[in-house]
Amino acid sequence: MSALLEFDQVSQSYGDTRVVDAMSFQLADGEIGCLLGSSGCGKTTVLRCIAGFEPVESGEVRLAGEVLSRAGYARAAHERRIGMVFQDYALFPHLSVSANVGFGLRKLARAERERRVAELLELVGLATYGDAYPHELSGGQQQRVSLARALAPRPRLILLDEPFSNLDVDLRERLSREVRDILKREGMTAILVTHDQHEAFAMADKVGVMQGGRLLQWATPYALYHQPATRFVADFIGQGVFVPATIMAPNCVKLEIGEFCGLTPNGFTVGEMVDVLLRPDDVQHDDASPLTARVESKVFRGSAFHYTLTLPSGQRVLAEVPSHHNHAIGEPIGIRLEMDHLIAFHRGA
Ligand SMILES: Nc1ncnc2c1ncn2[C@@H]1O[C@H](COP(=O)(O)OP(=O)(O)OP(=O)(O)O)[C@@H](O)[C@H]1O
Repeated sequence: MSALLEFDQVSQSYGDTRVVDAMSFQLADGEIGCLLGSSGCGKTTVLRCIAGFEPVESGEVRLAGEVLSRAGYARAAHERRIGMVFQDYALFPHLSVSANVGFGLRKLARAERERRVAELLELVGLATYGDAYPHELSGGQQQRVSLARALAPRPRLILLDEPFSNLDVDLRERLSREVRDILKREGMTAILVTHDQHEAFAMADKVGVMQGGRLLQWATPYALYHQPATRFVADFIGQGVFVPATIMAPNCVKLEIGEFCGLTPNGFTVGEMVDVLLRPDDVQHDDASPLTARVESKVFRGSAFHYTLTLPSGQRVLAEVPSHHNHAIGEPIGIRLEMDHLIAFHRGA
């Protein structure tokens, strides 16, 4: 797949503060990307550079091979054919849903415009709402209108800036899956910005974890979870604890709870102390296992219990256990490790 969007070594500062620092990533045609990071890490600034609302200090933004921005040059935002969806929906309150969706289609002949508006309302599940006004719709419906409006002129790329953060948690997850389906059905390339990992994982083919204006890793959600490149990414994505271990062979480690092989040889020296990442799904409950840990606390999540367990040494680990295994606080339970990917980091790295 060839890259549609290339964000190539881009830096941007506000005054003396660099907020985007030599960042690079690419998005293929039809792919959905997500920039994930905590508040102030520079996500929105990246979107603004792509949209053309912000100049770039160095590097290049290219779309389909065409330079949109570089130092001293920026193609006007309205000429980029990039659609935007905002956190606050930004619908025109005095226009009906149909008029909002058709807003970017004023140059089309009326019949063609009406056909495209109807097609989009159908696509976002609001076929019967054309005559309604934004204030008559729920937040989730307004956001779908906003998506339909952005898609209407067939942009080359859609940017979504925290599109679900005004919605409650349940709706957020449902709508992020719906929006993904809609974008995929339209074959649309898109970038989402969020600080919510569930949203990122539900929506995106590729996720980039940002910290302080830098992109730490750009990968599939699965790879970010199972093969985090840095300790920060390991910590930021999902849950888990770092457990001390010793390198026994180039690909084997010894933990308090046994020896495990399958480590990617990664410049470790035999005998070196490392930290191994244990995710809750790496620690399986097994009554038949001779290895036990004590239940320190538990959280009921419906389909599973999220246990915090204490090993004999006092080391804590987390375990995700099907919820019919309801154990009491203080009770010892059998555990065994089941790790597909062994992730270790140098001490202090
Ligand atoms: N116009 C501006 N002038 C000066 N500083 C700015 C401006 N816009 C953003 N900043 C600063 O740049 C940094 C990055 O901001 P940005 O909005 O890109 O972050 P973000 O990751 O999107 O954060 P959030 O999730 O809170 O929106 C922040 O420290 C912010 O305070």
